[in-house]
Amino acid sequence: MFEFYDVKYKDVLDLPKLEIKQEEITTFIGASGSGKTTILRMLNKLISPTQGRIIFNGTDLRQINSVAHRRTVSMLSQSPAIFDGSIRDNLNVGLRFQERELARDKDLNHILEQVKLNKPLEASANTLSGGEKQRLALGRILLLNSKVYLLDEPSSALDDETEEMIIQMLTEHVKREKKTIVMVTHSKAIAEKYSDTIIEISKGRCLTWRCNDERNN
Ligand SMILES: Nc1ncnc2c1ncn2[C@@H]1O[C@H](COP(=O)(O)OP(=O)(O)OP(=O)(O)O)[C@@H](O)[C@H]1O
Repeated sequence: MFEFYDVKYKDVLDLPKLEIKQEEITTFIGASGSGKTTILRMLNKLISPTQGRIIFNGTDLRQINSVAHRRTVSMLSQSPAIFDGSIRDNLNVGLRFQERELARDKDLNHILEQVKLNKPLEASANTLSGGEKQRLALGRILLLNSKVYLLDEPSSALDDETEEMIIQMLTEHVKREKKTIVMVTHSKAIAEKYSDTIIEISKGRCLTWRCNDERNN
C-alpha cells in the first residue's frame, strides 16, 4: 500500500526502505522524538519527504491531490481539536469538512457505543475528560469510514482497561471492514498483541521490523 524509497525528512528521518501493507495493522514504536509522528504526517501528505519518494498503491504521493488523498487516508493526531459545541457537532465535523452528508443520530449513537462513550449527543464536548475527548475524536475518524486510518497514540489518555477495549474494537472493525491501520503507540504490550507488523524507529531510522513475530532485519 505504502512503499518508501530512500525517504528523508530534513535531519529527522532517514528511511531507505519501508513498506506498509494493505489490510494490516502496522504499529510504530520508539522513543519520544524518534520520528514516528513525522512518518504519519508524511503518509497523510501533511508534509512531504525532503528526499526520496513514497508510493501509494502504485502512484507517487506527489502526484496525488492532498484533499482527495485525505478522503482515503484519515489521521487522528496526538492532540485532536475538540471545539465548543455538542458531541453531535464534534462527531459530524469531519463529514462536514469533506462536504459529505451528515450522519443520522442512530449512526452517531452506534459510533459512541463503539468508542465506549456513554453520553448523550446533545452534551457539551468541552466538559468531557481528556480520555473521553480522545474517544470522541476517534469516533469522528471512524465516521469518515476511510480505507486507511493513521492513529497517533489513539489510547494515550485512557486507563489500561479502556485502552484494551478500544484497541480491540478498532482491530475487529478494521479486520471486518478490510481496512488498514497505521498506528503509533507507547505501549509495547498493545503493539505486540494487536499488530500484524511492528516497526521500531530510533533516531529517525528503522531499527527493527517484525512481522508475525519474525524479525526480518
Ligand atoms: N517540521 C519539522 N522540522 C524540523 N524538525 C522537526 C519537524 N517536525 C518534527 N521535527 C523534529 O523531529 C523529531 C521527531 O518528531 P516526531 O514528532 O516525529 O517524534 P515522535 O517519535 O512522534 O515523538 P513523540 O513520541 O514524543 O510524539 C523531533 O525532534 C522534532 O522536534
